[in-house]
Amino acid sequence: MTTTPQSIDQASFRNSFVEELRGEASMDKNPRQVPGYHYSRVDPTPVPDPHLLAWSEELAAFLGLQRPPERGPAVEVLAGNRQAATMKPFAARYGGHQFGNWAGQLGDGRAISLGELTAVDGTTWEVQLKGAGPTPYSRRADGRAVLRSSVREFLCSEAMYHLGVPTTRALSLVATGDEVIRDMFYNGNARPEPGAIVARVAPTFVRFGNFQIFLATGEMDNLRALADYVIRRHYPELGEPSPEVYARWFEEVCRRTAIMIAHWQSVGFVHGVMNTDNMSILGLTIDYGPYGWLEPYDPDWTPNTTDFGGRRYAFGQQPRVALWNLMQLGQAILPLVSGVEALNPSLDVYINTLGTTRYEIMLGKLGLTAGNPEEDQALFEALEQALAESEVDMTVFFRQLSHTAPAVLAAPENGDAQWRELLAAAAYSMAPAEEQALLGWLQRYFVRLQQEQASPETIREKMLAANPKYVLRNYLAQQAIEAAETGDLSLLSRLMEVLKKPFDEQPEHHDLAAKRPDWARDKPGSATLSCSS
Ligand SMILES: Nc1ncnc2c1ncn2[C@@H]1O[C@H](COP(=O)(O)OP(=O)(O)OP(=O)(O)O)[C@@H](O)[C@H]1O
Ligand SMILES: [Mg+2]
Repeated sequence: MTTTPQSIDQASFRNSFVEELRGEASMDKNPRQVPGYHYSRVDPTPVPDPHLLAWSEELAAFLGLQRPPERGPAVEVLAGNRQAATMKPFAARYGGHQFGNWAGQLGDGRAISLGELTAVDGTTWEVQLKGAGPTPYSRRADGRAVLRSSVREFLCSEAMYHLGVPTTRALSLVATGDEVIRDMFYNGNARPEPGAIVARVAPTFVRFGNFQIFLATGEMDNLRALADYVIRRHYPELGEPSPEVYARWFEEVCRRTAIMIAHWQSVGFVHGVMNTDNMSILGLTIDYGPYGWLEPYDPDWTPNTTDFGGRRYAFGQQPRVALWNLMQLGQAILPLVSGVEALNPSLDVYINTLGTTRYEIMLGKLGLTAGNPEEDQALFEALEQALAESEVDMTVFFRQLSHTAPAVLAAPENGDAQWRELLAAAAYSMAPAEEQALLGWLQRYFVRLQQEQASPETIREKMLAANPKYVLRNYLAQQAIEAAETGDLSLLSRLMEVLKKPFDEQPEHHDLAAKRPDWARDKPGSATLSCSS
């Protein structure tokens, strides 16, 4: 099917969530509990001067959309000032566990879904504005988002997609022309910041918390209706809902979540707020808030200042937290199946899928084909330990290894010097004992690598395709934000372009692959982030 690209204000929207589930129709934006419903119909609140800052060309083409001019009807739609004729905007009702505690009703307090577009391949995609104004779920907050957090969400969703990590997408970034008051570090220094809205895109934005709220309030019919909606539309291969199908569906959610987490761990992505309301039922990365990218490899690292006490959501905790979150989802859907025995095996599916996916990804990163799994596993764990005990940049280490390892294979006589060069390039600092430990590991790895049949050149290609050169380094996102706040969008658009091909060398952009500079080590926004957004 070929279609001529359209302007989004002319596009035809479907509204399956609104039509198939129970919604509150009042359009009332006052904050309140909304028992008995899956969603509330609500219109975005207009903003004074919407103008386009960034546009995801390739996603737009897939959705059959035309790039809009900086101002005009399409951008008004993307800011919530105007609606296409077929839209039925809504905010979804969900609950969630925040930092391990049940928080009751949360819901889309600033996200408003506009409806679904049909992509050129016939699949349907929900379009949601984040920062579109108050909804019944806004509690005491304003329903808005600042430019700083919106730039981060826009850039990172697309960067993750191009890295091959399951994620929601971002179509547009629009400035509102309005100011939003935020106390960025919760220290009494509230100040006005420019407001912005990201249009996000995913098959659905349903989260674990959308199910949990119904267990909490005992709304069993709504629980079942939501499960049926998600299964029929998003897991049709499982067949018509039944107790057995609900159990198989849970298994599939566990499997997809495991794959997502394996990818996070392999690229050094730290989500920052893995509350159950930020876990997608499709296993997509959702809610780019106080996330960060590992620079020195450190399992205890999190950028989220709100989590500095417990480090619940630190890098190394993510696999365990996802399992805990899946257990909460299992609790929520327990009434739909015959008993816990129907769900428990799926938690093992999570653990096993995580293990096998991480194993496969790690083989690729090290240029290896499967060998003795136990020995390989021991080799991988030894690397993680040696990296954790030194101050080595994760991305640079693996990327550099993709060049160095095949080079040493081709000319083993220079091995030692080349390994040392690799470490010098990747390290922020290096004590002699740390260097010894890493050199020891590299020698052990090299013995394993020599068993491979492939040529050094083939191994190099394989490793370069598995180890990105470019990730959205924390300080780069911060620099793009600071420039954008002064009206300079050049770094933002440069990052967008470069992060589309994270595995390509792109020598002219080599500076964007540099290790974190010293000044960024402790800088707020680069090294630390709060939930204020
Ligand atoms: N400025 C705001 N106005 C209204 N509600 C908000 C605001 N910021 C956060 N919330 C709500 O607080 C809850 C937790 O926020 P969290 O930071 O996880 O999500 P978020 O960043 O708003 O959005 P999402 O999860 O949709 O990406 C959610 O219910 C969210 O809608
Ligand atoms: Mg959230």
